[in-house]
Amino acid sequence: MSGSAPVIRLRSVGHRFGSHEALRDLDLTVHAGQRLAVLGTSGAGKSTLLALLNGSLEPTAGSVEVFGENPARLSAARRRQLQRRIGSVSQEFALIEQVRVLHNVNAGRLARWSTARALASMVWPHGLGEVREALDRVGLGWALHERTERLSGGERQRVAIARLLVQAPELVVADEPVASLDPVRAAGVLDLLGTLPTAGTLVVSLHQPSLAREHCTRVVGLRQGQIVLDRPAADVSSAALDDLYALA
Ligand SMILES: Nc1ncnc2c1ncn2[C@@H]1O[C@H](COP(=O)(O)OP(=O)(O)OP(=O)(O)O)[C@@H](O)[C@H]1O
Repeated sequence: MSGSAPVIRLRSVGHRFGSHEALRDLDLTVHAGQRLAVLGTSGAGKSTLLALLNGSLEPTAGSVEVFGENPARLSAARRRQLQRRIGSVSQEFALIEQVRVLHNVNAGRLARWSTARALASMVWPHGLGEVREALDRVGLGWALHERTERLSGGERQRVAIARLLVQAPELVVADEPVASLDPVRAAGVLDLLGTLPTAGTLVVSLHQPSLAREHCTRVVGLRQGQIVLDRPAADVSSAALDDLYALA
């Protein structure tokens, strides 16, 4: 696997918010098929790292390459093409609250559709079978015609996962995708993310090391914006985790 071209390559990456250095001197290579968990205390830089990977943020130092391309050097059109290959789940889920669930799930396909087809779909939804199947897989088959604003936080989180299933990306970048879920549903969602048929590669930030060990192949630990742990998930010891989460 390490012989294949990496899906992600970060070289000496840093990110500053004004005078605050959120990430420093990160080198990271992720190959197709890896399921990488990013762990670390609150404020360690996990969301910042994931935002660099899905192209919503540019590094202030070093270079980020995803599928061999540096998003910061691409035209807007090429960057959109690259972003279609990446499925993102954010902490806020990025759903449209006032529409029915099926439209939010169908939005996973918008990048593949013409504007006319996307607009027509708001009135006459296309591909309902695929949307229904995705909702079934996250346990929300009953919610197809519900208004999104009526769902609970955990249900919304699963709608965002269903949208990802419909998008069928090659790389999934998920920022705390199970934060509002009960333990059984959290495990189910991580199973789904790890086995998306098209997406060999997953980068997921988590607050529960046990989920990382169970559902991921590799664990990267961030502390004050630097990588202090990078090991196969099966080899991450409790002592290493205690170190990672120790109060500074
Ligand atoms: N837009 C911003 N402006 C200024 N500082 C920011 C901004 N976003 C993040 N930071 C700071 O950068 C650091 C890293 O933040 P980040 O959100 O990446 O951490 P995190 O590990 O994801 O935390 P959490 O687990 O609480 O979500 C923190 O100190 C945070 O306060």
